[in-house]
Amino acid sequence: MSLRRIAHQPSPHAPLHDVAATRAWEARAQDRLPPHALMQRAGEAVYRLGAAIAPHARRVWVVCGGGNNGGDGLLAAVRWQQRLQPIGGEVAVTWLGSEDRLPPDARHALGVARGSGLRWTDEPPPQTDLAIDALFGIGLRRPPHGEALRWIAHLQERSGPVLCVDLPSGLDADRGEWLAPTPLQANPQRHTLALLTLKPGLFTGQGREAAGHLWFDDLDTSLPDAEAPPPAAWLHGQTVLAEAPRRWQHGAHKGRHGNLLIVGGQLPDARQPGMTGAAVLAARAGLHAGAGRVYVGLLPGPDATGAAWPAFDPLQPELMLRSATQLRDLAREPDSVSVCGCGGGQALAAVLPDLLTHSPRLVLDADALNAIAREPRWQQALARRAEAGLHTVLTPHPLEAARLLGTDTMQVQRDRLRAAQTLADTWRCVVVLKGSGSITAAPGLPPRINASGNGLLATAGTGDVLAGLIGARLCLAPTRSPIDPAALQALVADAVYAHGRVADTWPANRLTLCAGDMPACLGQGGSSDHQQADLQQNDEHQH
Ligand SMILES: NC(=O)C1=CN([C@@H]2O[C@H](COP(=O)(O)OP(=O)(O)OC[C@H]3O[C@@H](n4cnc5c(N)ncnc54)[C@H](OP(=O)(O)O)[C@@H]3O)[C@@H](O)[C@H]2O)[C@@H](O)CC1
Ligand SMILES: Nc1ncnc2c1ncn2[C@@H]1O[C@H](COP(=O)(O)OP(=O)(O)O)[C@@H](O)[C@H]1O
Repeated sequence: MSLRRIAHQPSPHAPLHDVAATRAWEARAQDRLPPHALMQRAGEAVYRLGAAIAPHARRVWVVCGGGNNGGDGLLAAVRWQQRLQPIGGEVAVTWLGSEDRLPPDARHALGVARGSGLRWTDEPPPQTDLAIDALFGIGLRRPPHGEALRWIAHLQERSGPVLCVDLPSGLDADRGEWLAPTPLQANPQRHTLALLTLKPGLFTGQGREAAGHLWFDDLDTSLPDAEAPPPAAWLHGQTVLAEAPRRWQHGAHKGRHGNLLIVGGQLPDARQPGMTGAAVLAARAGLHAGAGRVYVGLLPGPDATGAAWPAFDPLQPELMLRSATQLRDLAREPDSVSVCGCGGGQALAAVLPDLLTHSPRLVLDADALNAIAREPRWQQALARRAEAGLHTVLTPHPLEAARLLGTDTMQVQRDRLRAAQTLADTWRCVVVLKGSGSITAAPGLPPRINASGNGLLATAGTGDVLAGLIGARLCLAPTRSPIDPAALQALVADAVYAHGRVADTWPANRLTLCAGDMPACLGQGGSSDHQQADLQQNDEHQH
């Protein structure tokens, strides 16, 4: 069998199958195998991984539900029993099923387990070296309650090694929503072994926190491409560490790398504090990520008295600070990319309509998204951009997405994939729904879930850095032909990935990450430089 660790580190893209596709996969695999063979393999895989993560375990507790997930657990328990009985260890099994409702594979597993001398218990043993969670897998479709909930809470509270079979019990496989009313608890010794397929819910929302260390075993059921059910989404784990291609572009000059305009960051005035820092963070990120020239177009506060803005950024004097209105013509140039909304507040009203109508490549973040959510005229202008061949990327966090969708954050977080896809289809643009497992959606294409990033990013300003980075990547893409939707989605997902990699490669002895420290890391690889180079070359061939 082919066990593989799914690290949130550089890893290839992987297809993600939802429950419906997983069931189709399972049915095709079952057709090719003798009865019960698939569950036998699953039990073996769970046993082997358990033995690898807790090699010295002598007391193992397996808690099994009444479906096939529980069947996997029962067969794993039998294998542990074979291992531990001769050396005086013990396997205790808690089984919550009812015999009259068992699916056939699980019924067979129960028969095998009953004949193998396991200890059956209604209470968890006082001390265990390994707990195996086989309560619910893809069959969990409603919030657990009663006895099952009690065991889920108990498994969450444990601090020792826990191995979850297929999914952590309590997690929705398709959406990454934690359905149990008891809270998730961090446990660095929690592992999850996904079986047959990787499910989208393991990678977004609460999935990553619930799953812990993630492993995958396809149980040797790989199907020819033509027979494999289509994935619901892709795990975007690309990084192609290449030598920076610019070193080999001897004819390069800054004009080849686009103009990045960061429009926002209103200045402080008598009535409200400013948000200049947000725009500066985005601009610094864009500069380090390789944009040719970076301008910051600042907006006045609501009580504008013509106060002067800072002449330059003393820590990054390469940035060109202007008033937003001074950049109006430059924003229309074909090799200009505008990032709008990292600060800006109400003052965005002065520049947003023009950008929506004329900017060839536009990244809309934070305040710009809130403004569009409030103003139907700007929504119409946004909708017209795709028809006009203009590229748009929206980068909402869940609350901004909720405002755009006319709902609340909880609804967005309940089904992040759907929320991102609805926004992408409605506005016909690329959407990054941020948060754990950021989703990059594009109209009519399967969404990509970002494999990188971690809780270090949960600090103010990291979203501004992302917006600037995406803007820079758009600057580096060829400008003379439209970017194909799939390529645009991949380009944006790559930027999201590179952003998360900064947090993943953050030195272990630095306990916090400040957004202001991120830009300097963006020029250090981790991007799909190959892809940028390929795009550039294609463009040059075409012209
Ligand atoms: N077939 C095979 O060979 C293979 C299958 N595989 C394994 O099977 C797993 C899928 O098995 P599954 O479809 O039986 O679903 P599963 O996750 O066990 O849950 C169903 C049970 O839970 C119950 N239940 C649900 N919600 C509940 C709630 N809130 N509160 C209380 N009860 C609730 C539900 O009861 P019901 O809804 O019918 O009342 C039913 O009894 C998959 O994840 C993988 O591990 C792999 O080994 C590959 C080979
Ligand atoms: N727990 C987390 N895991 C992974 N990424 C996270 C996490 N929390 C925040 N992030 C990332 O950090 C960034 C925060 O952006 P945002 O919420 O817009 O913050 P701000 O507006 O302060 O810049 C996003 O890219 C988001 O995906």
